[in-house]
Amino acid sequence: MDIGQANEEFGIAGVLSICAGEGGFPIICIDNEHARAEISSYGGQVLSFHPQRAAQDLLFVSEYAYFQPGKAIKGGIPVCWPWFGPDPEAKGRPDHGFVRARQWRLLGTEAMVDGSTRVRLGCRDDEASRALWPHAFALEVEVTVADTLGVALTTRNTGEAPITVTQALHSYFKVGDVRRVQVLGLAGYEYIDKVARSEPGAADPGQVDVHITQSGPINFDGPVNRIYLDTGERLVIDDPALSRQIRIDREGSGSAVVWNPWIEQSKQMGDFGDDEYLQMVCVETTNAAADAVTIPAGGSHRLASRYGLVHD
Ligand SMILES: O=P(O)(O)OC[C@H]1O[C@H](O)[C@H](O)[C@@H](O)[C@@H]1O
Repeated sequence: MDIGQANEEFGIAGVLSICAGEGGFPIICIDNEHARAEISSYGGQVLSFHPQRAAQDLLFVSEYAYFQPGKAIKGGIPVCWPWFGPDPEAKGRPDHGFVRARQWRLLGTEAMVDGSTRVRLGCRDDEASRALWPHAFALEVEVTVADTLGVALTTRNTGEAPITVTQALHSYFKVGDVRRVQVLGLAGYEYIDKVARSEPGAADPGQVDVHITQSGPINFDGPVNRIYLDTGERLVIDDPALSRQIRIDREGSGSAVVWNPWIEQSKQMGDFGDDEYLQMVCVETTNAAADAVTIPAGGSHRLASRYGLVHD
């Protein structure tokens, strides 16, 4: 992206500009009457959302995040697509699909009458994507920066056969101290526990999904990596250390992922600090596991989330 030209075409005086961020990656910076936000065209990824009246950003980005072509940026809201988690066909393709490590095209920016700002970024199939995943597609992420943050990911199947995808808005939230955090809204729902492994002696030890029913709020006192199934629309992160609650309203999603790497996994990740697990939690809006979506030729699917602070 030519930054000068992008500013001429898409800049909004006093509200939106495009600048070179870390690693030279183009960043769309928004500062409107409601909030400040930063969106990376690499990955089509929101990196920051800070309502003007909030003390802190809602989103977490690791201090050690890579801003390098070919690697995912750890933090904000990565787009995982067209698969969530490890390569479903075990062909050695990247975890969480390939669009979070690609440049997206800036399609449009708009100042809305209510003072909010809207940005659209797109990503389509090309030779490189078809080598990994042989399908035609047009993906669009629409970000609305108001006193809440709206992110909508629309998949259009531009090919001639149905496609099936799993996907995530892999939102990393900043928290004060994860050991005191509770995630609300999932009591009574079943989850696949990716930390627990089936017992030795089971038919397929370590491979069979362990299903558990959530009782009460989710607390964090060890690694958490769960796919909640048949979930409802609203989730809340209660964060007493920052004296705030973050509300997540979801559409087009029948599953949710909750992840915190805790101590050991944090040490193993090169793009994450040893102690950063205390300051973050991922609560993700997904179509994961049995919630995969099949989109007919010419059809589309919209996965969306709205994030905001709960005000008393
Ligand atoms: O490090 P990333 O590629 O961003 O993925 C981080 C995590 O994402 C999800 O929440 C998965 O459930 C985890 O298994 C994974 O470790």
